[in-house]
Formats: sequence, C-alpha cells, structure tokens
Amino acid sequence: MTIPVVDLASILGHSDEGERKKAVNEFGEACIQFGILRIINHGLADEHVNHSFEVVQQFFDRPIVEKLDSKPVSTILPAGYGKIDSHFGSSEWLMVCQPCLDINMFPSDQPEVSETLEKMYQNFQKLGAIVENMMNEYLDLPLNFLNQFNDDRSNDILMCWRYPPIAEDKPNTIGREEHQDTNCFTFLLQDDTGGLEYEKDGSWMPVNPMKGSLVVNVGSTIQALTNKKLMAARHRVWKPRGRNRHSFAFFYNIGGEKWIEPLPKFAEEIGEAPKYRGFFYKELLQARLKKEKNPLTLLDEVIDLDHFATRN
Ligand SMILES: O=C(O)CCC(=O)C(=O)O
Ligand SMILES: [Fe+2]
Repeated sequence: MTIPVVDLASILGHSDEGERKKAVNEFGEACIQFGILRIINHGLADEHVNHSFEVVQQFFDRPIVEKLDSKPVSTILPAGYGKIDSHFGSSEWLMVCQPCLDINMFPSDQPEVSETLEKMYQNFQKLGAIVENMMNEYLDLPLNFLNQFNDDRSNDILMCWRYPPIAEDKPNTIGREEHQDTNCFTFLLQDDTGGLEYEKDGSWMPVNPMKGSLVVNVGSTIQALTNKKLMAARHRVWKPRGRNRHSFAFFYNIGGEKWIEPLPKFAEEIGEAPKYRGFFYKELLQARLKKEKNPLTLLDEVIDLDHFATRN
C-alpha cells in the first residue's frame, strides 16, 4: 500500500478556500490512516535539494580525520559530525541545529556546507509551522493552538545521513532499526537508493524514492497529545547495496520542558480516559536513550511512548 500524496500548492499559494480545506483534510486523513505521507509543491526548490545532496556527499567523502574537525563541542546539543556502527544501525551524520544558537560545526574550508544546510534548515522550519497549522485546523483546535503550544524552536534538528553499503563480511543489513520519532513531525528526503520502510497493519511497506516529494511522518508527541487519535508511524531503513545512501531528516521538535499529556479535547471532553500519563518531553527522549532488555528475546529494545501508557 503506497502512502498518500498531498499537494500543498493550495496551502502555500493563493487559492480558493475550498481547495485549501481539501488539502488540509487530505493531510489530516493521511496522518490518521498512515501516520506517514508524501507532500508535493512544498516550497523546497528542486535545485536546492539536489545541491544539498551533492554538498553532503562531498562532505562525507572526505577522510575521517577531516570530518572529525566538525565533531560536536556544544553541551546543549551535539551539533556536528558523528558515526555509529552497531546492530542498531550503521551511519554517519552531520547534525545541524538552529543557526542562531551558534553551535553548528561545519568544515571551514567548505563554506557551501554551512550555507546550503542552514538554508535547508530554515526552509524546513517554516514548513514545519505550516504543517503544524494544517494539523491544528484538521483537529479543529483553537486558532494557532499548536503553534503557540510548541513555540520553542531551538530544539529543531536537521540530520544529514549517510548509510554505508552492506559489507560482504558482515551480516548486518539494517541501516536504522525500527522506531517511531519522538517529536511532532519529521520531514524526510531520501536519495534514489531507497531502503526506507514504514509499518502498516503489521506489515512493512517500502517508501520508494519519488523526485520532488517530501515524506512527512507523525511523531509520538502528536500521538500523545491526540490520545492516540493519530499514530506515529514506525519506520526503519535498510542498508543500501553497492553504494552509500544519503538522506535528510528534519525533526520539528518541541521544548524538553514542555509537559505532554492528552489534550482534554481528545480525552475527558469526549468521555475517553487518557491513554498516556503526563510527562516532560525530555523524559521521553531520556527513556528512548536507555533501551531495555526484552526478557523473551534477550535483545535490547528501544523504550518509546508506550513507557508512559496508562492501563486504560
Ligand atoms: O534515513 C531515513 O530515510 C530515515 C531516518 C530516520 O528515520 C530518522 O532519522 O529518524
Ligand atoms: Fe525516524
């Protein structure tokens, strides 16, 4: 089952009210049914996207000692270069944070990296506010409720990923283990290698590359706020064959100190018990980092929103 495609032309341009409402509705329905969808006419220019892929490839192609010049130094957020190779996944990344925080780490002799990626960051951040507003309207929340609730933009993150190909001598084929994003919305751009999958009714389905489109997935914060009316999509990434895979993931986040609990509109007001107890967003992030051993499989498992589920 392929994920729905929603055209944002009527949202970003000047269109009649009927067209705009139709797009809002399609977006909301896709979030409810799949938790993941594609958007087109989203305002990110093809040339800029293509150039961004070229620029990150050039960065990741550099020798490791040079990439390590961009390793994180901030104690707030680990903006900069990193690398992991374990059974949870194998990847390299360059993490970009809000430019005005002044914590981004970029190669000083390759200025197009910072120029291109900070511009991409800002474009995604604008799009995040637009998509959040569409969700607000679809859920019939008071005007600008979500934008005002989620008003701290300093935690938004752009991750630029490189996944190495499957190595002949290692059986590990997972690029990124299955997970739900903890945030509000994530925007994904993948190159033409493929490898992204989402879970639908217990089966794994591919999200094939489609030029010009952006993938949006719902995160656990929205799942908690809506008392599970909306579900965060589970997704994973396979390692590529024969070549590297590159992708961008922009996390439209929420402040760590924000108190998250099901909104009354989706719980008490409609006679439904809250499916989650309240928590600070940072608690969800911390829980996620811990991982727990599953007593049956003896494998480490990621702790996610279920950790805060009530017994209702
Ligand atoms: O690389 C991708 O396509 C997805 C990455 C992802 O799921 C994540 O960063 O949370
Ligand atoms: Fe993800």
